[in-house]
Amino acid sequence: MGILNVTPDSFSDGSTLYQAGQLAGDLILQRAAAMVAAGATILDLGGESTRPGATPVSVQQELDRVLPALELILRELDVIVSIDSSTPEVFTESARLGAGMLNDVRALGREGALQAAAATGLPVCLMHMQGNTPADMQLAPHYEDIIAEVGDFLQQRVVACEQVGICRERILLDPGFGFGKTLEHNLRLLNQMQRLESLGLPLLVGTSRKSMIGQALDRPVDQRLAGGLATAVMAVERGARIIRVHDVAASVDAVRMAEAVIKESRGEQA
Ligand SMILES: Cn1cnc2c(O)nc(N)nc21
Repeated sequence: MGILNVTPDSFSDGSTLYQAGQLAGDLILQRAAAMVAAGATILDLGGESTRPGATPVSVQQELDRVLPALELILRELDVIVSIDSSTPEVFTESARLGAGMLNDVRALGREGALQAAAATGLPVCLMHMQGNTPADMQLAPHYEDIIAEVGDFLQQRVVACEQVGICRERILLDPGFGFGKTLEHNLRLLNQMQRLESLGLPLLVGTSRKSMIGQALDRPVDQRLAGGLATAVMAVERGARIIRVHDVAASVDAVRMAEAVIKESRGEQA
């Protein structure tokens, strides 16, 4: 899953897709096409930054950022576009234009989000975040047993989805690295991620360029590729099925290599 932030302040996307305040359509398409050429099968399109401390945007602002980019990509490229949003109106309008899935860091927690997501008929990724928003999630993260608490939260959200008619076949789960977690929490979460397989749903993981890598390696955001690849491989070893990344080409090779080794260990053809 390639990351395509159409937000002026995305925390690591140096080539922000904004020029003088206008959405740079050509840059968006260029970046999208490059990620597809590099092997991305899904592009995750987001109009509201979810980095720690991010300020929320208005619904209209989010629509104005996401919908034009979505139309452009779907018109020019053959790729599944995931919508990184927590906003019911964005779910509805994006689905109408042909989005392929919804990716909500708030696990459909906003008012009306469950119903709107259900009505789209699209697959949904439910992610764990401790705290209500990226603005406050890093203030004082605390867990007794992080993997149990993340698992319980995700299970509760699956039940909430089933209650509005979102069947299990449409649900992906995500432990939410960096969303209300300290470095220790993130490392333990990655170590014990395999326990989430008991929920019986595909896992999506995103660690690319995140502060857990910066803190562990003392690296700035533009020097976290190697650390990110290490976490991607470990996530695949522990059951992740989709990896959400900035650096698609390198990540595809690292994940494919890991999968070749895993297949051999199962006696399968590489
Ligand atoms: C939007 N976004 C930022 N980080 C993410 C992560 O780790 N998982 C998912 N599903 N979305 C994310």
